[in-house]
Formats: sequence, C-alpha cells, structure tokens
Amino acid sequence: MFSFFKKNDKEKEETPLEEESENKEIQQTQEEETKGFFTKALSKTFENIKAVVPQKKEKIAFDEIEELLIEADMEYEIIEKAMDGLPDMITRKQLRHRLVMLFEHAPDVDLTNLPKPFVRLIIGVNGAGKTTTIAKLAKKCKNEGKSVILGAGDTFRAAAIEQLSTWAQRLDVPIIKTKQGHDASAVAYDTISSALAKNIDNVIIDTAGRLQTQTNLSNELKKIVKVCSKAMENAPHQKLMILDGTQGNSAIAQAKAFNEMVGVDGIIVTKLDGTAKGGALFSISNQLELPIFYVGVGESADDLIEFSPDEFVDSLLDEIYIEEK
Ligand SMILES: Nc1nc2c(ncn2[C@@H]2O[C@H](COP(=O)(O)OP(=O)(O)OP(=O)(O)O)[C@@H](O)[C@H]2O)c(=O)[nH]1
Repeated sequence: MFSFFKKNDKEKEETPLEEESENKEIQQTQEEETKGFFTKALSKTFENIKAVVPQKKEKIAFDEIEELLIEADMEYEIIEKAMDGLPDMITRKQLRHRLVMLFEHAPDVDLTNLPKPFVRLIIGVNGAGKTTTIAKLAKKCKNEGKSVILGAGDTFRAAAIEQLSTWAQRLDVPIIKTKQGHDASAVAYDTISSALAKNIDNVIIDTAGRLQTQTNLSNELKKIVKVCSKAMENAPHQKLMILDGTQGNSAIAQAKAFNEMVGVDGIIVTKLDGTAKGGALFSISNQLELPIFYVGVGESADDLIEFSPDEFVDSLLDEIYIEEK
C-alpha cells in the first residue's frame, strides 16, 4: 500500500536481480515491523482471542473462530458474512482470504502524483484524537522530507486552537489560526493560500467536532469544504475521519453521520493500543465502505502506523494458527 522505500543509496554496480532481492528483503523487514506494531497495539484484543484458542493450531473449528471474532468486537453481521460457507474445520489460508476481503475498500490514491499542496481536512467528534492525529500526520510529513502547514479550524473551542498551536511549536511547523468564535472556513482558506504562496507540500486542517447543534456543525463543515475548493481547485483532496478505537463498533453510527454531512474519503482509527476491540476495524471499514488509512497506537507524535489489511490480518492469525508450511 503506502510504502516509501528509498532506493537512492543503492550501489551502482548491483545487478537488477540483486537489487530486486534486496528490495524484497527491505519490504519483508518493513512488513515484519508493521506486523510487530500491530501485535503490540492489539495486545489487549489478542488476550481475548487467546482465551478462546489458547493453543496455536493448524485448523480451528468454525464455532471457535466465530467466538473469537465476537470477543475481538467484530460485529456479528460481519462475522456471518465473512464465514458464510466455510467448513467445520478452518485453515489459516481459508480464514485469511475471508478476513482480508472485508477490507475491499482499499485506498485509491496515487501517491506518486499528489497535488501540491495536498490538502487534508480532519473531521470527527471531540476527544476522538483529532489534534493528536494531526500532529502525528505532520510529523510523518516531516520525516518524509515534506513541508507541512496546519490550520486550526476548530474555532469553536479556544482549547483546541491552543492544543494544536502547542503541537505546531513542538514539531516546528507553521500554523494558521484565529480567535475563538471566528470563521473556521476563513482559517481553511488562509492556510491553503499560505501553502500555495510558500510552496508547501501539505496542508492539514482541523475542524470542530461539536457545535451548538448538529445542523450548525453540518453547515460549518460543508462551508469549509466549499471554501477549500475556492482557495484551490479540487481541495480538500482528502476528508479524513478520526474514530476513537476504544468505542469499537459504536463509532460506526457517528461515522455515518459525518459521512452523510460531507462525504468522507478514509478513516484513521485512534487509541488502538488501549482497547480489546481491535476486531471493530473489520466492521468499521466494511460497513462504512471506506478504507482505513492509519491507526493510532499511542499518544506520542510517532505513534501512527499505516494500515495494511494483510499485515493486520496476519498478526491476528499468527496468534492462533501454526505457521503454514
Ligand atoms: N493511547 C492513545 N491515546 C491517544 C491516541 N490518540 C489520541 N490519544 C489521546 O486521546 C485524547 C484526546 O485526543 P485529542 O487529540 O485531544 O482529541 P481531539 O479529537 O482533538 O479532542 P478535542 O481536543 O477534545 O477536540 C488525548 O489525551 C490524546 O493523548 C492513541 O492513538 N492512543
């Protein structure tokens, strides 16, 4: 999926075959690392799963799989869908195929040809982890050698502006902000204009998670989206919804409401480290018909990992199945 493998330090005299095998090795190492992250982040979910299947096996009974997926907070409707027609004893390969299929809504972004600036609008309810995730995304941009500017678009709460400003300072990235109560769409416009003027690669704009009424919130978000497109054609390029992973499946209704308001392009699930509800990722992606781009696995700016359905499913299966020969 989103892999950024740098080839620039390869020795010139390497043959294409050597280079290919080296690239494969790098890729494998990175996949292992991501799998390691998932295993760590999902330790609580895995504890529940292991209570159902304490010993790793080659084949696992249908009922046991059903039970462990329930334990991991996967919605029953999705479990039924995933397991439809599977035999009484299920192999790793059979289950893997079905589970990966649940994430069929893969992100469809050509990362080699991103517009400049690439504008992301961050939406979601208060407390879901919006501000922290914006900081994590900004850090990721910087790590990749890209410039970034933040827009403090949650003008409803002074604390939100302050919190994002603190992160901007800590990460040493510019931020456009205004006073509490001022027009959020003006902040969005100014942030994009500033990025255009200064040739900045990425724009990340925060939004309010709550206003006086749901209608006000909906109107404000719609206005921000419209104003972004006035500042730059086709902006925002991604509307990302932040969902609190500790809420498990109950985050879905919330997400649907936001999706109806402005149409969401993808999801970031936060706080995966603190929950036993990791299985909800299946239902979240499948029910909303949206890709999960990243997952948050801690409170620091580095605790964000790119979501890969394959690696996520493999780390889960590693807990219950003997490695397939
Ligand atoms: N463990 C853990 N905590 C997280 C993660 N992401 C965010 N948090 C914490 O969740 C709390 C809320 O995060 P914020 O980023 O303030 O959330 P917000 O959506 O901006 O919420 P408001 O500031 O209330 O608008 C903070 O204490 C964060 O440190 C994560 O991936 N893992």
